[in-house]
Order: sequence, then C-alpha cells, then structure tokens
Amino acid sequence: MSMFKRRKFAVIGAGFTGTTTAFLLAQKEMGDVVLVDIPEQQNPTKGKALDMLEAGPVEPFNGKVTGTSNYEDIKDADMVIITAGIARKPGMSRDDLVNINAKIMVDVSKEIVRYAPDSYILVLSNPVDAMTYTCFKTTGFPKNRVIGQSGVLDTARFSTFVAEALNIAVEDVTGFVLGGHGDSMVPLIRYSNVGGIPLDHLLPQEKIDAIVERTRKGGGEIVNLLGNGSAYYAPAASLVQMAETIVKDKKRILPSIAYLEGEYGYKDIYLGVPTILGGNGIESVIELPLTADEQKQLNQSAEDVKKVIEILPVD
Ligand SMILES: NC(=O)c1ccc[n+]([C@@H]2O[C@H](COP(=O)([O-])OP(=O)(O)OC[C@H]3O[C@@H](n4cnc5c(N)ncnc54)[C@H](O)[C@@H]3O)[C@@H](O)[C@H]2O)c1
Ligand SMILES: O=C(O)C[C@H](O)C(=O)O
Repeated sequence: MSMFKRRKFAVIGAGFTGTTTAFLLAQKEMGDVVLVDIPEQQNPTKGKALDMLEAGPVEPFNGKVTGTSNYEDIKDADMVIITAGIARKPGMSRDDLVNINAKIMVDVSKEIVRYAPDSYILVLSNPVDAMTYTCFKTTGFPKNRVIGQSGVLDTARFSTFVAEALNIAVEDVTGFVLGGHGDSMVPLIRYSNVGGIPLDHLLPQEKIDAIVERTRKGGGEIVNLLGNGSAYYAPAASLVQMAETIVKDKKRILPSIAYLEGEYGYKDIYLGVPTILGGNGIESVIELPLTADEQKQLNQSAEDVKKVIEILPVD
C-alpha cells in the first residue's frame, strides 16, 4: 500500500467532450481516469479508454484509463466531470437541450451521491448554468464543490480573436466574460487587457464590438461548421484547466459558474462570475463594481438563465 495515492477522476459521458477531457487528463498525468457512459455504449466506452491507455507508452504517460457503464466504478473519485447529455445542432439554442439533459443530470447526480459523496464536481452539459444548478440541488453537495464551466471557454474564444486581430501571443491577452453561457453573456472590455495595456488603446471600437459579438456566438459558429455536434477541444481544455487549478490548489482567479447568494444582486442562481479556484473548489466569488450599462447586460443574461431554471425538474 503506497503512502501517496494517485488521484481518481471520473468523466461521465464518453462522447466528444468527455473523451477529449479524459485524454488531456491522462496526458498531463493528473491521475487515473474512469470514463462512464450508458450501458448501450459499454463496449465503445471500454474501447475508447483502452485506446487512450495504449497511447501511454508513446507519449509517454502513466496512469490507468478505464471505460465502464457501471457507476460503482466511480467509487471514491476525487473529481467527477459531467459531460453527459445531448449536444445542439445548427438552428438550436443551448436551452433547447434542457428537457433531455436535465433528466440525465438528475440521474447522474444521484449516482455521484451514491458512489463519490466527497467528490468535487465540474459540470459541462448544456444549458450549463441550469445543469449546474440541477446538479447542486440533486446532490445537495456544498456550493464550493459543484462548479460549472463556461467562462474559461468564452474567455479563451475572446482571447483567440483579440490575439488574431493584433497578431500577438495568446497568453498576453487577459479577457473577462461574466454571466450565463448564452448569446447574452457579457464580455467586459474594461477588465480586458493585452500585456497590461487596456484593450481600447490597441483596437478601434468597431473591431472590439465585432470581437464581442463573435465571442457571444462562438459556440454557434462551431456548431454551424461541424453540422452535427458542438465544440470539444477548447471545452475539454477549459475543463482540464479548472480541474488542475483545483487539485493543485493553485488559487487562480478563473471564471466559474458559481452558486450566488447575493453577489451581483442575485440569489439562488448559478451564473458565470470571477472566482478564486483552489483546493476547496470555489473558494470565493469576486465581486467587481459594474457600470450601469454592464449591470443591465448582466441582468439580461441572468434573466435568460432564470427562465431555464424555472422549468427544471428540481425544487
Ligand atoms: N459548457 C460548455 O462550455 C460546453 C462546451 C461543449 C459542450 N457542452 C455540452 O456538453 C454536452 C456533451 O457534449 P458532447 O459533444 O460530448 O456530446 P456527445 O453526444 O459527443 O457525448 C455525450 C455523451 O453522453 C452520453 N450520455 C447520455 N446519457 C448519459 C448518462 N445518463 N450517463 C452517462 N453518459 C450519458 C452519451 O451516450 C454520449 O456518449 C452537451 O450537452 C454539450 O452541449 C458544453
Ligand atoms: O455551443 C454549444 O452548444 C456548445 C458549447 O456550449 C460551446 O460554447 O461550444
């Protein structure tokens, strides 16, 4: 018996985002990974996991990667990442997925309570603000342990477009996106900079406006190009950045979908806000002063999330 144990990650949903996430976790030697999908997908899930494992000697990385449809295999996972559910197709909004995905989220959350009651949960399934709320209400876990992913991805898209427009390195761009993961999300230009230089010193307003609009519709741009599914490389990279920040207790300031109890004027809602992520999950929500116009945009985004939360099959 070793003194130190490898971490255990469970990735629920072995589709595009789940497998990409599992592979990144394995490549980074973050711990052992258990991929879970429905019984009808048991063999393909085992096959995907075995294929990843066999990349180990080449990359190289160590660590187990296994596939299963038996939730018992997630027993005592330190972190569970939920990507289970359907993805949208061209012409659909993320909210159109709510009825099917809410049922899946309730089922998955109950299994997590049963087998991994001490785990930290990252939620990706859409509509993600409402799905994170569903997971929180169903598990009854404390709010710091149920976290949704949207802002890391939305900010990454924003930063990609800014770096492209200025022909500069992506890591020098600090973007900032608040609110729900929908077309009314709020990219905050006042808090965005390139190498410490405010964005509006470097780009004309109409270019900034075009980048904001492209960021808001960034998910849809990929959906339209793919034709039958949605983005998975950048979403998986975003999940893994959040996972790494938590398990290494890095205490980075990253946007998370967090449960609000008065912050930014909202209660009993999950919404994208800047947070400190560390060994305790969401360690705090950072409240920033907003201008009247920014608050108005955030209110619109929060209203859009509330409308979806109101129709959820949870109390
Ligand atoms: N929050 C974000 O930023 C973000 C980004 C990308 C994708 N998403 C969302 O993530 C979800 C997954 O996307 P994808 O591209 O991986 O889809 P996908 O169709 O490739 O994979 C989903 C997988 O979930 C599985 N599944 C369904 N019910 C399950 C259950 N009860 N238990 C376990 N697995 C189950 C399916 O069999 C499938 O393999 C979608 O809802 C998508 O909209 C969110
Ligand atoms: O756009 C989608 O439906 C998937 C995801 O939320 C994304 O932003 O890529």
